[in-house]
This record gives sequence, C-alpha cells and structure tokens, in this order.
Amino acid sequence: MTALMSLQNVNYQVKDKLILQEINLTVPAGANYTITGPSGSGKSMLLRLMAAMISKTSGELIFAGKPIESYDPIMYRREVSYCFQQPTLFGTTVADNLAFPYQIRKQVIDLPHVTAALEYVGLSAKMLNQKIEDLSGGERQRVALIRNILFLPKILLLDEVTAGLDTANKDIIHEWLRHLNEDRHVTTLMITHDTTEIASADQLLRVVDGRLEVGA
Ligand SMILES: Nc1ncnc2c1ncn2[C@@H]1O[C@H](COP(=O)(O)OP(=O)(O)OP(=O)(O)O)[C@@H](O)[C@H]1O
Repeated sequence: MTALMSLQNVNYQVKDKLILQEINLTVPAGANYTITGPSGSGKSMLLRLMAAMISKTSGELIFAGKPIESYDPIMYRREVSYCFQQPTLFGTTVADNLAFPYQIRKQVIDLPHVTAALEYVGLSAKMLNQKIEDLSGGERQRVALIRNILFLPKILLLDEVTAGLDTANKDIIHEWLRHLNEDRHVTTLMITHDTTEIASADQLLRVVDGRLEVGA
C-alpha cells in the first residue's frame, strides 16, 4: 500500500513545553488505526497536527506526496476531516447541518444521498426537520459524523467520537466506520480510551509522554 500520509521527525512545542516529540509515522491508504494512551499524552494534538488545525514546530508532514502546508486549507480539510468528541451543530435543524457541505460547494442538497446516510446509521429522513436542541447525544454525534462524510474525505480523524455514548450507539458508529474504511476506502485514525475498541483494533498506536509507540 502507498503512504497516504507520513510524519517525519515531527515535534510540537508550545512555549517551552514539548508536547509531541520525534513522531515518525507512515499511514498507508486504507489503514484503520486506533490511537490510545494516557490522558494528556498528546493524542489530540497528534490528530490536530495531521488535520492542519495546528502547525508543527519542526519535522515534515506529507499528505499525498506534498507537505501539508502547501495545500489550500479549505481543500485540505475536504481531504482530511477531523471529528470532535463534542461536535458543534449549528443553525436550527438537522437539515441546516446536512445542507452545509453542499452550500460550501455551491451545490444543491442531494436528498436521496443524505437520506441514505441517515438511514445507514439508524436515523430517518423525518429527522431532517428536527431541532438540534432536541437530539440525544448519540443522534448529535451521528448527524455530525454524517456532515463530515457526505463528501467522502481521504482521511477521517476521529477524536473520541464514541466517548459517553451507550453500547447501542457505539455499535452503530463502529459498524459505520467499518463500512467507510472497508467498503469506501476511507483511511481512519481513531482516538479512544474504550477497552473494547482497543481490543478490537486492526492496528494500535500508543502515545505516551508525547512519543509514539507503534503496535504496542
Ligand atoms: N496551547 C497549549 N498550551 C499548553 N499546553 C497545551 C496546549 N495544547 C495542548 N497542551 C497540552 O498538551 C498535552 C497533550 O494534550 P492532548 O489534548 O493532545 O492530550 P490527549 O492525549 O488527547 O488527552 P485526553 O486523553 O485527556 O484527551 C496536554 O498536557 C495539554 O495540556
């Protein structure tokens, strides 16, 4: 498999605090990585570097053969999409959120595609008119994830997206991520503290004190 992203000797420092040190990682296209490690060890900062939400202090981050700084930020975010543990939904309704990816591309919402995505994760088209304040935590997370993948990115970076959800909601999201990775060829990297997710990881990375341990 070819490297879709690679990090070479990446350091990330804030003031005099070295948060990530000498990170070397090659992410092949189609990979499905699970990232774990103690609280505060640098997992979120690692994904945020890959998402170009923060900038490295030194080293190289290469995506599809080019340094990530060389990409237009808007185009880069369409290719490398970051999902938050506590997603921000905006506007008034679910439809406001799911129309957004089309609006920024100056396209009309593709309702059959949106409906199919909702149904895939156990939601229905009726939910489009629902107020976001009335959604459960699991519904919010599913709507936010759908918003991120209506146009498929190459890489999906998932920061504890199942934390705080019940088993049924976790299972729906696991099955959907499996589908995106195996059937739609989206490369996924997911941070988790969940022992079941760690036990079932295809490939496990551990971040400990700002350093990366592969396959530990
Ligand atoms: N702007 C900043 N200034 C100072 N310290 C920061 C800054 N951003 C992150 N840190 C520190 O970097 C370290 C790594 O943070 P990070 O959020 O990546 O941890 P994490 O492994 O994701 O933790 P958790 O599992 O608790 O979410 C923490 O000690 C955090 O306080």
